[in-house]
Amino acid sequence: MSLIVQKFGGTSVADVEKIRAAARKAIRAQRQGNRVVMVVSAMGKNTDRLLELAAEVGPNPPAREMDMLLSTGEQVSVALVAMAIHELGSEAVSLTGGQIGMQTDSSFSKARIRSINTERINRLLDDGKIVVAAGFQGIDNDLNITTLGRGGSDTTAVALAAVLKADSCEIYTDVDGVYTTDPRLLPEARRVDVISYDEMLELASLGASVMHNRSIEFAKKFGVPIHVRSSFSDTEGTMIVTEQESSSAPVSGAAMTPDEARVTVLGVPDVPGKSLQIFSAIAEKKIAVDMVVQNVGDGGKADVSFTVQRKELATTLATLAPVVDAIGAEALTHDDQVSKVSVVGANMVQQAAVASRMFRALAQADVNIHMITTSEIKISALVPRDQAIDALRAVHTAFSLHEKPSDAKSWSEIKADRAAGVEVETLVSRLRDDALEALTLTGISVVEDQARVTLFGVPDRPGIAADMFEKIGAAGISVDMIVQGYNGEEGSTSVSFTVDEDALEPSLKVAKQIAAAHAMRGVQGGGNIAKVTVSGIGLRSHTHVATLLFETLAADEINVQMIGTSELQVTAVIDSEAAVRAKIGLERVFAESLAK
Ligand SMILES: Nc1ncnc2c1ncn2[C@@H]1O[C@H](COP(=O)(O)OP(=O)(O)O)[C@@H](O)[C@H]1O
Ligand SMILES: N[C@@H](CC(=O)OP(=O)(O)O)C(=O)O
Repeated sequence: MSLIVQKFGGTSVADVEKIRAAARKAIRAQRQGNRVVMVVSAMGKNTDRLLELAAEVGPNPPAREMDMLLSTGEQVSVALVAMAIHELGSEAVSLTGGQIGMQTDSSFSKARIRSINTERINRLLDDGKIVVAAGFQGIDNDLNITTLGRGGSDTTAVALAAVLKADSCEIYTDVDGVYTTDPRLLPEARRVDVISYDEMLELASLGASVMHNRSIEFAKKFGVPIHVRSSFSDTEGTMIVTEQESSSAPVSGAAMTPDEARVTVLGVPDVPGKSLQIFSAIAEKKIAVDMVVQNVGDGGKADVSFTVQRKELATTLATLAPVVDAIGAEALTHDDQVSKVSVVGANMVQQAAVASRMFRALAQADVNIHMITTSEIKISALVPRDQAIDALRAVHTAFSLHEKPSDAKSWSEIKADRAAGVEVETLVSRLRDDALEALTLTGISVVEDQARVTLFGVPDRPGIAADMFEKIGAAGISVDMIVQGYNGEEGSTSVSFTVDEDALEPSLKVAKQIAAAHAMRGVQGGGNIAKVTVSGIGLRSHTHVATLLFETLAADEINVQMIGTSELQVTAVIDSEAAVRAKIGLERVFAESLAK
């Protein structure tokens, strides 16, 4: 008998009629011969209402009490769903996170799942019951109620599907699948038939709120296929699986996070270990840092910029104020009127000119780019908040995301290929016995013979990045990482990029032409650098990975020149002579997380 996990988000249980509709879907699946586990979120905007209520009581609610409060939303809806199932003539039992044995750590509001005890669920399923489990919540070792973070019911659902070895995991929501970007923001967005775990993982963490990013980590780790579909119709939705829809389209989705903040620590002494102090202080507060850019400074000083979610800005600034003094940095600045626009695509890495196409699209929309970071699978640009939608539309159009790629494959075609014997990455069953959300690394690699080029005093106005990377592309130079930071000087910024070492001379030549054409302050470049990359699952959501990387390199007196992060990889650019030492050091500190 097949086992199906069906998750219903808040919008799908917002009122009694919707609760009945959800109950009917579960009953129908059961009558078709399946064992059914439902995972249900709080009704409508109930979690937001609970948050508002807490804010009325006081500005600093204890984290434990906050989770106690927020977990009640799901408790209401699971009971109502179970009652609706009874009314419709079937049997159901509702269970809280504690009752399904959802054991987590004690990080209130961001708890990570350690284990799930499936015994009770299996017993109820054997008895012919529909199990209605509360999403988003668990209990720690001391039986305190914990929550998994906003949107966490998806993670409950996929984690349950993994441990129960479910045949399918259906995410019912108010859209009929995953789109090339949020269809509420851009009506021209296209629903995709299939999207890969890697792409969805990036999109989810870059703003595609249709899925909780940690749920995709689970799905990838345990090989759970996810079907995102509409609560309000029976049409097929989008499959999130290992495979991609197209093997040629450079970009498969775009996303925007409106509420970002940039933080810059100016004048950081450019010696190993200083950045570490900045990032470890923030990681201790479990604040996720994104778009990290360290500008190689003039005169032994560097500027370190990064972004955090706007709601984390106050804590970030308060945390950093003493650190800035302690490390002898000059000042701390921030900008909370910025948004992040990103493009994601698993095929990006094999294609030149993706970055310049994005920058040109933004320039044509007259959008100034404050910061740029790239990784093997995404490019992000920090833009003024009041232009964020225009920026998203510009990149969506530039990559023709509204049109189906000519080589797009449907889910049934992919399934047929699988049946024909295509090797698909399978789950690692030993992982089921580990702490479920533990960091899983797949490798630490070194790429040598790299070079870095930095342009200083780059005018901070629309079109400069596009012009630069088009000219570099036209010279036949293939660029790998790109970072553009903020250096605190009114009206100018710095841009660095890496190339293969044998492209250094031609790159410097073009960079000098560009610098002269735009009256930039100067160009600096050098070879003998290497990229050290840690790869795995959930590298950004496990905020300690970047810190540990910095820590290990600093302990070995290795200076980090550039850093690139994605959900799949954290890359540090360092001197070649230090590459072997760096790899050995990293293999040692990450030994436990490296998949055997
Ligand atoms: N790429 C995307 N594809 C589909 N929906 C998206 C995307 N990005 C953001 N969304 C938004 O996600 C919403 C569904 O997520 P959410 O509101 O959390 O639903 P639920 O209550 O079911 O968990 C959609 O209404 C849509 O506006
Ligand atoms: N109710 C929680 C958990 C959740 O996942 O909700 P939804 O499935 O409606 O996004 C929240 O609002 O964050």
